Amino acid sequence: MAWAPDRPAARGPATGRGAATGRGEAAGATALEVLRALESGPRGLVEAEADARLARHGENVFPGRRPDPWPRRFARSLRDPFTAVLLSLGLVSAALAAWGTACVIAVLVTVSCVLRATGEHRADRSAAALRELVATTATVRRRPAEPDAPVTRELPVEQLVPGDVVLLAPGDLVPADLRLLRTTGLTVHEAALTGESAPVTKDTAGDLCLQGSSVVSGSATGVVVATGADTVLSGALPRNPGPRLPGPFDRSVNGIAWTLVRFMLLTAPLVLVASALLRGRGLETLPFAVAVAVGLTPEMLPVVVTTALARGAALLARGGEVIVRRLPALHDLGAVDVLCVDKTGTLTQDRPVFDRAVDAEGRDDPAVLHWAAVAALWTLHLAELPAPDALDEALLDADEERGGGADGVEGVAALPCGPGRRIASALVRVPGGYEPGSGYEPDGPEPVLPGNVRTLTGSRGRRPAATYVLVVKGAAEDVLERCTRVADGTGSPGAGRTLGPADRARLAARADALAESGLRVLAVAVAERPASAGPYAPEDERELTLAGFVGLRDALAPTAAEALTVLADRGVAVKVLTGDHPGTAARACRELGLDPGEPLTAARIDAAGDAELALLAARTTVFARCAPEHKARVVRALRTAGSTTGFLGDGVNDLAALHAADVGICPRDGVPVAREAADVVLASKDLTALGRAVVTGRRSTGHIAAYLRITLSSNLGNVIAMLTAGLLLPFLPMLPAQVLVQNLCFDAAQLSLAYDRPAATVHERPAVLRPRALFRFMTAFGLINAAADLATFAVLALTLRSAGSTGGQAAFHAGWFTENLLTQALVMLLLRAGRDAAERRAPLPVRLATTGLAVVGLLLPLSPLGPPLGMTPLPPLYYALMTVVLTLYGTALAVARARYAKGPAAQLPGRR
Ligand SMILES: Nc1ncnc2c1ncn2[C@@H]1O[C@H](COP(=O)(O)OP(=O)(O)OP(=O)(O)O)[C@@H](O)[C@H]1O
Repeated sequence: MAWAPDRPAARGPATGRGAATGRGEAAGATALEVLRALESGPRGLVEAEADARLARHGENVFPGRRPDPWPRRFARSLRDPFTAVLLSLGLVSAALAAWGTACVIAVLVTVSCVLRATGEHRADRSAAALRELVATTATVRRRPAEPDAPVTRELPVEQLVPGDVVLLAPGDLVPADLRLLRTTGLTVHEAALTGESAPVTKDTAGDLCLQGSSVVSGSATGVVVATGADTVLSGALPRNPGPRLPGPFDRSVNGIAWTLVRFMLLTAPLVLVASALLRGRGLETLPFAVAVAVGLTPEMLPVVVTTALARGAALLARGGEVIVRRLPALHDLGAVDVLCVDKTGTLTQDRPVFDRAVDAEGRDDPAVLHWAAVAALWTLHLAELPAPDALDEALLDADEERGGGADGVEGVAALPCGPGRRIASALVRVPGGYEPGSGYEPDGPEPVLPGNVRTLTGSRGRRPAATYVLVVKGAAEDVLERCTRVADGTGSPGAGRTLGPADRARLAARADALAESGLRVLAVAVAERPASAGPYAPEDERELTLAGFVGLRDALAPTAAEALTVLADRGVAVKVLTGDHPGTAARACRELGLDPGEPLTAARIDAAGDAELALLAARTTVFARCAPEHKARVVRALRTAGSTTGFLGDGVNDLAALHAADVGICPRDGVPVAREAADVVLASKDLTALGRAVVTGRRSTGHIAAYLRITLSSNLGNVIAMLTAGLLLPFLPMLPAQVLVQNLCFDAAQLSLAYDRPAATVHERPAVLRPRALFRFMTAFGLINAAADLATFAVLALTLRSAGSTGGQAAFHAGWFTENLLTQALVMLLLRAGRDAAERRAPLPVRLATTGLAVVGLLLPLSPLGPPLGMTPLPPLYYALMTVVLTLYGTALAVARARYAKGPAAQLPGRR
């Protein structure tokens, strides 16, 4: 990073901080050539010309961002593991000329692909609409008409065209490929393009700044040279898909899917071997073996997952509070058990108000505030920060109120704070010299001290020579380590003495005490510097004299305390990761009712290895003095320790942690690059909205878990029964067409589960789909279901024998079909979301769906569709005995369910 040397354009604001800073008028020859080639100029394009170029070049969107056409979507859904298995089973059936089974599978695959593609299309559309709500804008300079003065305004990035003049600031995403016209301390992050994680300096006009990079610090003006598909990043897209690390959602759902797929692939050979050994059958059993494997498939899983998540996200968006940018993140949000937040602007309002300024001895000293304000003013102007730092603003306001003012003091160079840099410096030129008789001679050995403030900033200096003063303010530790002297506080000019170890300890303790009283603390130091045109660098911030400290109060965010209570009630532990002083952070936590414990500072984080940090992080609440990489490391450590970790942050310094977290969350007014990195965007900084989003995430997970519980236990029961019947009976226990109708009816009915009411337990604990718990559940309830099926076989044997029926096959098929659909309806009602589902009345859609399922089960064999499907009506005795079986089955389900509910919550899939 280099100090920007003094430039005429940057000298403007002698009269106040609102004055224009004259960006962009200077441009190097190369830049000018580029501007000419693009038929543009430093004053920007004329609006009409920009519109014409937009029509010519098209919107500035990534080719990858365009939604896939429907056929491609359909083809993609064929790649789903369940569909792939079904398809291979279908091909095997077709090869063996088992056309019935092959047709059933073809219909199942088509229905599930159509449903999935439509569901995804709908979900994509709503996700795109949600993204639109947080659309990224770029700051452009354009002219309404040819003779008009340029106007700087925000424009959706899609509307940028080649030739547009764009202004960049910290936190901005570079919206298109730019040729830089001028820069001030610009560093950019190009990890998306080059994989290089360290920021790259771009301090030369004419440099290229590519779309996909983001501004870390400094500012710049550039002209757009390429947009949309023409950018370097777009060209690199196919080679650079940038896969995301699997999150909790991917791990859970993929884990479940692949276990089932393995199970299914094992089932078919198992059936073949069993029937060969037990009944001496050969390959003719294959269609049946395939049917058994198909019976296990939760083929609607992708549809249910997409519907449940998209519905949850739409509900949140409708409330206008939370925007979910990536659907699986909603599941992950419900699974979060640790939420890391930054302090400033999240728990506090980030509207600091000056409280006090003290000298090194702790006495009130307005001169310290004045120096801090001088540094703030010139950092604001020279660093060209479009959004002024809140601390600097507060210092200027306070100084103005107290009659301060920096008339006559001229800024020469400035180096602002940045991610990982906790000090800001300004080099100022004070016209005139020192008051005669002040006791201080500029040529003497003493540096400029705060006691000289009046002399330096007033207009009374009688000596013509200018004095250059470096003013540094920032985190107490960082400023103190750059100081060699301390003002002695007598106010006598030139006073100051060498800083000894005891002084350092005393001054650090003073800063700590101020911080622990709840103030944000900045140390202020000054030093005289020889007149030099630069270049200046951070290395020049040394051999300073400590002037004192300023303390600012930042009020707590109004809803923060309530939100922390809500999150704690929901089983989410909150941890604070801040760049601020540990004392200030701990005090804020205490005032919010959060026990800060022993804060962990960046130095301790650095000293700890990964394993140790995982242990430390799990038991620490406040992490202070964190640079961006510390925040990211803590988040990774928490994930290593087994927590599903969310991170809520709004600044450039939060970017790494947003990427590292399972779920990145950003308030809507966060910097664009943070918003773009976030999975979830909060429409306001109201943390209570997050509590509601967490519950919505858990509800969606609850719906998916309910589907899996119901479908898998029912399917497993059927598979066991089919196997048993297949080995005992001389005919197929169910015909392919019957398998198809039954599956379709059950699948359709289960879509209603997305409309189920949440269980009360949704509010209590993080919810995550846990394959192991799910398979335990599936085994227990699948066995109960199989018992009901086997009881039905007994009932059928009894009924058919007593009725003297000879058309055994069709009656058997009808009897099992009816029982299957009735037990499925029962399972849906009794194994719905939550532990106490049995006691709660199902909502209308679920009641309608289960009634429909039961009606089809009872009436289809009796209807004219019965015979073509291979079913005949059954004698009344069957229905009487079936009622007994169903009553016993329902009771067994309810009892087993209650036993599960009483056991540790960890046993229930979908709950932690
Ligand atoms: N304008 C400024 N001038 C001087 N020092 C500053 C300025 N802004 C911030 N600092 C110093 O840098 C430290 C870290 O700032 P940073 O922005 O990283 O975090 P923060 O705003 O304190 O906290 P959080 O991480 O919670 O947002 C501050 O505590 C302060 O000491």
